[in-house]
Amino acid sequence: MKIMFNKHHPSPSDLPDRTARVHFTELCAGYPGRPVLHELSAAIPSLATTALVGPNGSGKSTLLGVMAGVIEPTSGHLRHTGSRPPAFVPQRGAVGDTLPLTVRQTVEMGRWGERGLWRRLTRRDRAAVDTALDRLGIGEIATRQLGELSGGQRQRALIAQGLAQESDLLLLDEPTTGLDPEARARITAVLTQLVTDGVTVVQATHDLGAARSADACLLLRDGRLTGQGHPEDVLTESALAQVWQPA
Ligand SMILES: Nc1ncnc2c1ncn2[C@@H]1O[C@H](COP(=O)(O)OP(=O)(O)OP(=O)(O)O)[C@@H](O)[C@H]1O
Repeated sequence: MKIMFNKHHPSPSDLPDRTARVHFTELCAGYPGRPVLHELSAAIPSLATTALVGPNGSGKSTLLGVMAGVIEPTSGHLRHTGSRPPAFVPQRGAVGDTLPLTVRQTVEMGRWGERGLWRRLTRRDRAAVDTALDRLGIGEIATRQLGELSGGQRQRALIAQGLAQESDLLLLDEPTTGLDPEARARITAVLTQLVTDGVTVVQATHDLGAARSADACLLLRDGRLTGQGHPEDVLTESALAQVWQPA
């Protein structure tokens, strides 16, 4: 006989991990002669998707760059709790359209951090590349040249490159920009699934649909944080109107 327990009190293993994967306090950052982020204090929850939302120039990419370690904060504190370096998928990707690279070679570049540029890929590296290609559903176009792909296929290849790094933190700059609704939904579904597999996902986005389906959201305006929390609480009509009102 199967005995059913009515679980009023979930065990600790049932509870989502609420610790922060990245934590920053009074963080300031920018570019030479151009301060961009002003005293941001926030936490990026572990094992969740977080959307960075805000108008053009509000500092979303800069904040991703700081979390990725490619932009040094000018002041404040930034703390990572993970053991692996983050995987960063920048807006246009690190690979030019004109380079004669196949999809597979593009994804293999994700292993360079682990393997070094000139070392042969191991079986383990190839397995990581295969898994990333599979997850993004681009195994069948692995031999195609990157430059001849559609925007959605190219974007999936670049995300697969990020996945191949096997980090527990994936930072994406506008992964769904310029894609049709089906391609957007597909990428959003992949990102949601990644969280179930133990990855913390942060994406800068102008796609309010994607932002609303995230677990958490940071709303930026002019390099300042104007809201953080659950998207339902942060992306209200009035908050959005305020952030997007002309200065
Ligand atoms: N490499 C750079 N050198 C100098 N200033 C920069 C550089 N990159 C961005 N900026 C400036 O920093 C500010 C914030 O830009 P950022 O790209 O972080 O904003 P964003 O919110 O990601 O914008 P978008 O939605 O247009 O991608 C802008 O004023 C921008 O002009």
